Amino acid sequence: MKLLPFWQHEQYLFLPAGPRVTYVPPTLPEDEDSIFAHYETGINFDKYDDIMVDVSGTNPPQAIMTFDEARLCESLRKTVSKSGYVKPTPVQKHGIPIISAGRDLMACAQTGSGKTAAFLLPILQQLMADGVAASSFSELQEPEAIIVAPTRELINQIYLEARKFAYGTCVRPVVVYGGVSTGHQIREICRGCNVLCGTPGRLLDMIGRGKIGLTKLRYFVLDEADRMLDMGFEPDMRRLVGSPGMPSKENRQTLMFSATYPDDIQRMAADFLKTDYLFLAVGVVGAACSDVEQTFVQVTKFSKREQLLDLLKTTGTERTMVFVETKRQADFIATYLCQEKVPTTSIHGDREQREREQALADFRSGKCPVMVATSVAARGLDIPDVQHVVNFDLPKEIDEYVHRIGRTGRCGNTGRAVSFYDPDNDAQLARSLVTILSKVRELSSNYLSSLCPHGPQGGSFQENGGQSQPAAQTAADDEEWE
Ligand SMILES: Nc1ncnc2c1ncn2[C@@H]1O[C@H](COP(=O)(O)OP(=O)(O)OP(=O)(O)O)[C@@H](O)[C@H]1O
Repeated sequence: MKLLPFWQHEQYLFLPAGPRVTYVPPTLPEDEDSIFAHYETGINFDKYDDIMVDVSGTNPPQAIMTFDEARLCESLRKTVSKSGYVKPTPVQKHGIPIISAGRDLMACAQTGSGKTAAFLLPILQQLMADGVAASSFSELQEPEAIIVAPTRELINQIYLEARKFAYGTCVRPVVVYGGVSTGHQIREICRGCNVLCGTPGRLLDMIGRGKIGLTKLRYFVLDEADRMLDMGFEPDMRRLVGSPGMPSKENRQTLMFSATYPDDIQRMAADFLKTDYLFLAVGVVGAACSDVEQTFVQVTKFSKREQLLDLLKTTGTERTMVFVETKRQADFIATYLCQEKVPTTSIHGDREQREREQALADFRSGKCPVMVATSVAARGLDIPDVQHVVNFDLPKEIDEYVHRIGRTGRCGNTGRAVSFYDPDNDAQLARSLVTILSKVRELSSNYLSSLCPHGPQGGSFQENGGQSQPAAQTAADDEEWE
């Protein structure tokens, strides 16, 4: 029997049917002003210090209080400072020394509180200290670090952060994700690759094509780890860690970050981590960002559109993300708002990658101050000055709600989230919403408290919080993700 090379086996064939993707994203600006552009920390930045931190596991290293204590090398110290970082956030104070000590980590901290730098800085520091340098001499590149995230826009953002911190050094980050010309990405990889940022499908594709080798891998990072390990992505993650050459968990460092971790996912995540991993919880696991004021408005299915328009009239040109349930709904609402002279763009999984990136650029620049989005934009995106999040449709899952409203109120800034609550459709979420509100003491003044008079424990609402997605939901969402 003739044995097929592993990449020709069915599970490694990831090329989607359909027309060849030729999109090549615009060349990135090279000037320092663009690379280090950042928004200011907000009035509540110092309040991060009051959040309770719990590290469980044996023998955790001491937290650092300043970036000086992180003993970053000169080039990294400079890029951190040019990025406007003066003081580490709690997840950085605890996460950086844990990673630098070589420990595996599962970290949970609220949205917008600096998880990205918490893993990028110690990884880059170690690679720089070891004198790692990108080499373009090999067709096969063997990165020292791989970072995975669930959406194209998020992984690109992480890549830009890595590129920013590694600026002026020999460490070269590269990004690969779907919807972009594979040839273009292969050429980028071949120019040298130390830190590979990728969405799972494209990453596996590159490994399958023999462009990426895993034998030098030291760091394996799962951002939005609970999403990366839920039913939608778990098979890809298992395939990734089972790929030829992938160091066993004992021989690599595995790092997981998210703002939410359902219990069952926490248990399963342990499969990927060494037994002595540390669990870092900044605040209450799965809690919403305390800098976001949460309001609920009772609506009926047919009154939502007008209520959205009324709301947007009061917020004017302030940057607002409007979340809806389906891609069709996203197109429909965006068109409606444009007709009503509200400059609006939209992002969802049916749009071409070129359109998705343009939508994000128009929203970032303020050309379109309103962006209608599906769950594809719920996690991780860090867009300056988003003052509002509107849940036009509430999500089915409470963790999704926490991530969505976390697109505002970032880095110590305050933000507002308004959710349309349709009792005919959203009752199954009421109890978990009440729990979330009670954790940030927003319950007493809130309309939802009247729906759940006995608080998070009592009442007759169906609980749906703290669970991973049911299979049907995951399957439906998958088109939305990479
Ligand atoms: N120590 C710091 N000082 C100033 N700004 C910081 C600091 N750490 C992070 N930031 C900035 O705060 C913003 C939010 O950080 P980041 O995107 O890493 O949050 P996150 O915790 O990963 O959020 P999410 O859960 O939504 O993914 C970014 O613009 C980042 O550059």
